[in-house]
Amino acid sequence: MGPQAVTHDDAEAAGVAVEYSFALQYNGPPLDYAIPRAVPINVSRIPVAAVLSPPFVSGMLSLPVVQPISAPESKKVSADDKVGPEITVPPTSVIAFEDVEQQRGDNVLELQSDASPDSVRGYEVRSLGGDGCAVYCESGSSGAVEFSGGFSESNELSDAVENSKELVSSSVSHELSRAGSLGTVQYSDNVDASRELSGSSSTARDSSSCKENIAFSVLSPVDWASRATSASLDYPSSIVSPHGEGDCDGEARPPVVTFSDAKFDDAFTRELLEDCTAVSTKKVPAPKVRKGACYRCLKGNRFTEKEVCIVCDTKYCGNCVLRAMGSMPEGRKCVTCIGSPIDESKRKNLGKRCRLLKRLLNGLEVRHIMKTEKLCEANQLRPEHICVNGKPLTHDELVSLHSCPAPPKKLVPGRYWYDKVSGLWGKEGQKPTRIVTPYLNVGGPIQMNASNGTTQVFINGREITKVELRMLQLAGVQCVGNPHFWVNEDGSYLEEGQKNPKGYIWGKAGTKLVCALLSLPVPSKSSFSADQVGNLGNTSFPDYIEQRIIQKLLLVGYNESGTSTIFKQAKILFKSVPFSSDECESIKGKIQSNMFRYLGVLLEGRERFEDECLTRVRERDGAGSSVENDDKTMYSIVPRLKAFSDWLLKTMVTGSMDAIFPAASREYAPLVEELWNDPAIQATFHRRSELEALPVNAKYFLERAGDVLRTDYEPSEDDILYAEGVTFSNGLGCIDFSFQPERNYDHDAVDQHDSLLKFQLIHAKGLGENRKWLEMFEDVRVVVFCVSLADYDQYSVDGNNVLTNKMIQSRSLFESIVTHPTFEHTDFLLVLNKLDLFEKKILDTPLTRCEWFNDFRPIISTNQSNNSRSSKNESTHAELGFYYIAVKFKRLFTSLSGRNLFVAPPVKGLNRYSVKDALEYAREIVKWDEEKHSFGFRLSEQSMYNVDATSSFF
Ligand SMILES: Nc1nc2c(ncn2[C@@H]2O[C@H](COP(=O)(O)OP(=O)(O)OP(=O)(O)O)[C@@H](O)[C@H]2O)c(=O)[nH]1
Ligand SMILES: [Mg+2]
Repeated sequence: MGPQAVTHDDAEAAGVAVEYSFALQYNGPPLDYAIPRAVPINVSRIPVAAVLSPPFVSGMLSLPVVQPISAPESKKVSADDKVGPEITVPPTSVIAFEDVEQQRGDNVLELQSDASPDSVRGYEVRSLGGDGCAVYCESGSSGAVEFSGGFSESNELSDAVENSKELVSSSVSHELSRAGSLGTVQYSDNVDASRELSGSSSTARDSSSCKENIAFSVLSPVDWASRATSASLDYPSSIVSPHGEGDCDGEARPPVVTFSDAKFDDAFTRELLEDCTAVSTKKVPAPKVRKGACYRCLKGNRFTEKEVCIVCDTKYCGNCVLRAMGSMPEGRKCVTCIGSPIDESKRKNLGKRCRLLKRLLNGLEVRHIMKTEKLCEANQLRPEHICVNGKPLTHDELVSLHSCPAPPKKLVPGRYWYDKVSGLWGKEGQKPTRIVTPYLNVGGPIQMNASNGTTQVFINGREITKVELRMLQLAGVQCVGNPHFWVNEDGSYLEEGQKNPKGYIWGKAGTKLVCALLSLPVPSKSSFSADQVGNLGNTSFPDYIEQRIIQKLLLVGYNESGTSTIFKQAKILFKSVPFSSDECESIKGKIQSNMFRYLGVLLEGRERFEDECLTRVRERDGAGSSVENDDKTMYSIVPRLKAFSDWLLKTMVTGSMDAIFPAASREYAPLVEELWNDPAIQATFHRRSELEALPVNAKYFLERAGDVLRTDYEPSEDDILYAEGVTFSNGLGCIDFSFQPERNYDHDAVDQHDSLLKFQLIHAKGLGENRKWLEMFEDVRVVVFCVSLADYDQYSVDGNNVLTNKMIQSRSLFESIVTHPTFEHTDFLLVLNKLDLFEKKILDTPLTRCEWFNDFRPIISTNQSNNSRSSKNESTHAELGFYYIAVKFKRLFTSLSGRNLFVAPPVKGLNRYSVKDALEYAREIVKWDEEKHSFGFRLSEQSMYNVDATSSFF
């Protein structure tokens, strides 16, 4: 029997103050509803916020605080025809989305808070038409949350609200709490925290897919206990990270695969991408706004600096970008795009070019954002977008491809072929571009027509392209009879059916150069086979990276600017044996034939000067006077020498000089010597400024005519340097070198790195005329453009047969190379050469002689200008002239490319160390570029990296 029931009335009637109640057993009729029960609380399931590690509790950050959620006291939904439903939010600022979702059909939905503007900031969520939404919080606004947009169907409204909930949750990085089933958002004033709490945006987004719970996200009563909030120590911006050590599903996350500097360029790729992204990308198209305007505030024009979302291409101005992109846990993405794959055409810009952000945030923040943009998983290349031998890759295949010692460069989504035996790798339908590590287990078997070859010559089952066939022929491989070759990773080849290798493709010294010029890959030390990959641990690190960091420098310039001289200097500087005996022999021939050419110019000049003199004498002495016997002038030579001179000039005119050479040099050496020492020739040489075809260096050789024309003559390094017209490998020379640490220099890590950095200087003559050759140099790191300072008063016939200033012709060549698509992203180094000649001529010949320099007005101190020619005066003029010309080129470069031109210290090509300085400057450019990318951002204009070498030369 249960306790007796005592009613409240009874107790009151008895005059007892009721402080308690009794439960009595119910004896009435059976009830048709369930009686409420008190359920015992399971202590282990009470939600608690996870404890954050000390650095975050140290007061440097304002941490989100979960506020108790009180039920709404009042809720008003007005269905105004024009304005739409309105929900009044009580001072506690709780918005129950569930209720909002029930409202249908109206265009504008407004959530208003009665809270005072001081205590609560508002959030505005605007649909900009279509699906594009922008989210931002208005500091000090009335606390309204406004949804507006054209919802034509009833479902769209609820979708929009759902969407907006997500937006609010992801953008409002403030104190924010969502109670799952209630969909309650509570917020309070903490605008500054929006950037600090970067993790919250990712958290909110991930909460839907991963059911990840932090204290503020959707909690399901069952699974909340098993989840823990984790804090990312990386950076203040990512205090709360949705991921723990592993995946939110409990699985370990696969390693992040990063490919940088990628290009997105061919139709195959586009097609593939479209296929691939159609399913996986939930890319929101950018809303339509006035051209150039910010997509959020709709203000500004095309000159307004903006930051672009790497997913949907939406552009935001400086006032809106932080609000629209929130804390940027995946880099520059609108909050709605977080988690979405990037627009592939933007891959090459990942972690780069963030000028606006650099103005708005501090260096550390920018660096972090750029780093995550580059490395975060959502922005990585997807394996299924890479198709190798017709088969999309799996994640593991992509990882093994990426982590092999010689991975493909600049990998972008697309279709590729891979010859697993030789390691040759290329884009489907194209010639090979790289030799990657062979025997990697990636993709399907190679197809016969993988590279679209039409040569009927096969390598490892693939019909090779014409350019490969040409390379094989130049390498001495017999290709008659449609052979099928089996080529191994080391380049050894054998014909199918044979047992022994017939030779090594890359065995010949010249083959690698041929490959470089034909843009075909050559094996590098790092092309280990897959078996060797496992042994990488035993390989010393420097050895492994050595080949990877070979940097190509392309040396070009207008005729006689000094490129050959610089190239030769580089050989002398960096090669233990600068010139092979073959090269020396051919240079010797060149020097000797040059000698006859110089002499020819002098003899021609002598005749001219002699005629001029005789004419003057005849004019002076009258027409009838006879000068038969004493028609001698200072330019006259004895008959024996005259006979030789006539023969030489005739031979040169008929172009048969080469035919009688080198016998001529032996035979006529004494005569040449005699001629040079003859007073008439010396008098002619005195007027060398009138002999255009006579190079400055002629004297150097003519003075030593006796030695140079000897049969056993061996050119010295200086002779080779001064020699004109010396080219290597038919005008295309190439040397590999590295900058060795200076003697007595402390070998720290940086120096070791310097000496490991390998360079290849490519000297290409005649590139100006042959633009299509430029495409071969797409992997060049720096274009070294050489200009002769002394050209400003020189003229030569241009391509249109017009006599044109050589500096102007140099400028035209510069323009055409700078604007060539191959060098769109390549750094340029301007080398202003022939400073010695420039110093000498600038006092006598004003720079304004060249029309491009007509505004050159140097300000020289009166002291100096009054002085006659002093070397100091010369160098001051030259210094000003040098700066002026450098700035002219810099401005031109910037106007053509929008980038910054590097200018090397002024160069005297015949001075070895001045050339070394210029090449070292090229090395610095490469190093800065590497550092910039490894930091993941471009350094600011004011940074030390922008210091121009032009500031400290003289
Ligand atoms: N005085 C002086 N002469 C130089 C300098 N640099 C090069 N020369 C000379 O200028 C001439 C042309 O130099 P090259 O190095 O052959 O010029 P290039 O650019 O190779 O010219 P091409 O191959 O003819 O297009 C040669 O006689 C060089 O010795 C320099 O700094 N000072
Ligand atoms: Mg040359």
